[in-house]
Amino acid sequence: MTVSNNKKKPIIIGVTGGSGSGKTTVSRAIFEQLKGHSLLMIEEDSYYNDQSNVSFEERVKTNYDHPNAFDTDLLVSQINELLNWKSIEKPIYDYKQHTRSQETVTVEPKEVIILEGIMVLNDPRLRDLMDIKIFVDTDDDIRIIRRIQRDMEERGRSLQSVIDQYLATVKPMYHQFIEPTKRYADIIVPEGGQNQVAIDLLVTKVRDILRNNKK
Ligand SMILES: Nc1ncnc2c1ncn2[C@@H]1O[C@H](COP(=O)(O)OP(=O)(O)O)[C@@H](O)[C@H]1O
Ligand SMILES: Nc1ccn([C@@H]2O[C@H](COP(=O)(O)O)[C@@H](O)[C@H]2O)c(=O)n1
Repeated sequence: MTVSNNKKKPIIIGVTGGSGSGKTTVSRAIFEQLKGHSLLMIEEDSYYNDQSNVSFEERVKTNYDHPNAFDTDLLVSQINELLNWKSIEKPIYDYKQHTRSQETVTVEPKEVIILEGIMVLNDPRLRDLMDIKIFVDTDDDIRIIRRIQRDMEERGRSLQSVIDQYLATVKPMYHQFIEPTKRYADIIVPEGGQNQVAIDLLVTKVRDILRNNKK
């Protein structure tokens, strides 16, 4: 497919899985191995709804594992802009404040776009834009252990708040909205970032598409 200015359509790789499954680790591994190509990584988390007009006490209660927590319309429209080789103003998300920052970051279009997040295979508009769809599959017990460590170290959470949130929303929403999207995946990667064979296969496939795009 070609786009308006005769350049080839950028390749979109969607990477999903539960929280703590290793989506970011897999995406970074693909990114590292493709260095030298023109690459870009977009985190769906940047598109959590702006809640600056909601009190902090209310923001804490938001269900962040429901599709409605995201501004998917904005994500779809910005991915389309990138596909048309236009730059975007990507939102910046603050997990400690549970809302977007006032600032945005300018992101230039690239040949390969890795789109990573818990709901990226949930919306058909996003799925339809993807060339490769990946589901990172990691057991619930491993994911909650990783999440406790990460949320306490990086996202300013207490152990009790991580456990409460996990039981109230993260786990049930995973089984309702995320795990079912496995059926849309081209590739299911068990154990995420340590699965070097899967990452090598994915990188080979992306190189293949890039080579064919140049013909
Ligand atoms: N295969 C793995 N083995 C051990 N730790 C891992 C593995 N993959 C990811 N991690 C760690 O688990 C945590 C969550 O991984 P991350 O890639 O951020 O998951 P996600 O983006 O799906 O939430 C990170 O601290 C990461 O370093
Ligand atoms: N204010 C917020 C926003 C999101 N979360 C949690 O983040 C998870 C998604 O990010 P991963 O990197 O883990 O995929 C999701 O499960 C939300 O519960 C949050 O806790 N607070």
